[in-house]
Amino acid sequence: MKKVGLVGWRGMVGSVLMQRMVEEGDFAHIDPVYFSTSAAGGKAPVFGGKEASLPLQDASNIDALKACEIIITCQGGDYTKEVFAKLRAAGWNGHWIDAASSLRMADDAVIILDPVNMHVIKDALAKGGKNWIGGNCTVSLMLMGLGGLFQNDLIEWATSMTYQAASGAGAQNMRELISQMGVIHDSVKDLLADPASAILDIDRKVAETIRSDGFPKKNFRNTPLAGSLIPWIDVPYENGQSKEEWKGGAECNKILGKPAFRTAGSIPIDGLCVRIGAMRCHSQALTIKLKKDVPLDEISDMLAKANPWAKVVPNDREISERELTPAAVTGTLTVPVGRLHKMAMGPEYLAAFTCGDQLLWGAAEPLRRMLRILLEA
Ligand SMILES: NC(=O)C1=CN([C@@H]2O[C@H](COP(=O)(O)OP(=O)(O)OC[C@H]3O[C@@H](n4cnc5c(N)ncnc54)[C@H](OP(=O)(O)O)[C@@H]3O)[C@@H](O)[C@H]2O)C=CC1
Ligand SMILES: N[C@@H](CC(=O)OP(=O)(O)O)C(=O)O
Repeated sequence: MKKVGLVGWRGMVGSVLMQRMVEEGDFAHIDPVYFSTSAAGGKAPVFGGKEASLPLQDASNIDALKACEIIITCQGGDYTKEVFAKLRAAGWNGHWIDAASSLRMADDAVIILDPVNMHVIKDALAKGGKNWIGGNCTVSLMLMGLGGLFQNDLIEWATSMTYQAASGAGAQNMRELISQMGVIHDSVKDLLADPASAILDIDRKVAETIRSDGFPKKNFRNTPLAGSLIPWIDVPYENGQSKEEWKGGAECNKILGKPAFRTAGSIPIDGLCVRIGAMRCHSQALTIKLKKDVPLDEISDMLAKANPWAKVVPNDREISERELTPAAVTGTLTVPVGRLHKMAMGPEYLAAFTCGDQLLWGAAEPLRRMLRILLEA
């Protein structure tokens, strides 16, 4: 049984990964070795009923890491930057599966999303590939929802306008969002309880609260999210884009095995990424320029057949309200895609809306599936 090193297993992404590995019985196929950056020597956790043979190992101990044939890390980009090069320099030739973005665009790394790019993964495996990196959550979720159009090479260009959940910014941000909601409610609860109170009084009090110095907003760079939104995600990058927006084009083309973004033969993908007050589901509204006028029923059929998780939601008000929302999707692997209709600009212009759990397909699920691909190779 292969020794599999697990780093970052108690973080938010790592916990979702452990939960999915238990659900899918992955621990029956591995000899797990748990690493820690904070509690080396402590008792290793037990997942899937499997006791680890070693106590918690030091995640910066290169010799301990070298003993693993496969390492999966959800510890974050700083950890990858600190350890990965040293491990390879020490002669480690194992498989590295990583949730962080640091290595994604490296030439010898594949961005993994096997329901969409199994051909790219197989090709790299045949050539001796060893570095397998999970994609940006928004990009992976777009490709899971719209995989059918990409597979059929129907997209000339696309814009993705996103509605991204607090979880993408981290666990502390999810907590802060809820705290913000609580503070807002507390500020007007007496007025809310009085049916005769004026709505504009409530609104004024809410605005004052959101703008006040005491409003909990440290984790969101001092910007309120509840009752508002944040039209910028990640650092400024190039061409007026934020880094999150750049990833849409750069990672999407790489995942699909296309030429590099902004070079001939790549698909132009661009848009604005916006943080909203959802917990862990990222949504996106897409404008897609198709290469030709394809009937909507054929488009729906392609999307539904692309993978078992994409689910076409009819462009109907009640069904969309029920099935195409973060509240409906959270905690599930289903990636609904709906609001499909041809736009006023012409029959090649398609509108679509998709939503997915950014901790599942957006982070943990591609990693555990890559582990299984390696174990079965
Ligand atoms: N959040 C997201 O949406 C996504 C994140 N990623 C990547 O995954 C990385 C990890 O993200 P995320 O899981 O959100 O990070 P977390 O902050 O939840 O966890 C990272 C590490 O922090 C340490 N830690 C310290 N205190 C605690 C605590 N109270 N509870 C749990 N862990 C604690 C743990 O390391 P130790 O056990 O060694 O002390 C843990 O592995 C990111 O940096 C990013 O690169 C990728 C896709 C999406
Ligand atoms: N940046 C994403 C989350 C994330 O971790 O992305 P990446 O894996 O590309 O760093 C968000 O804020 O929603």
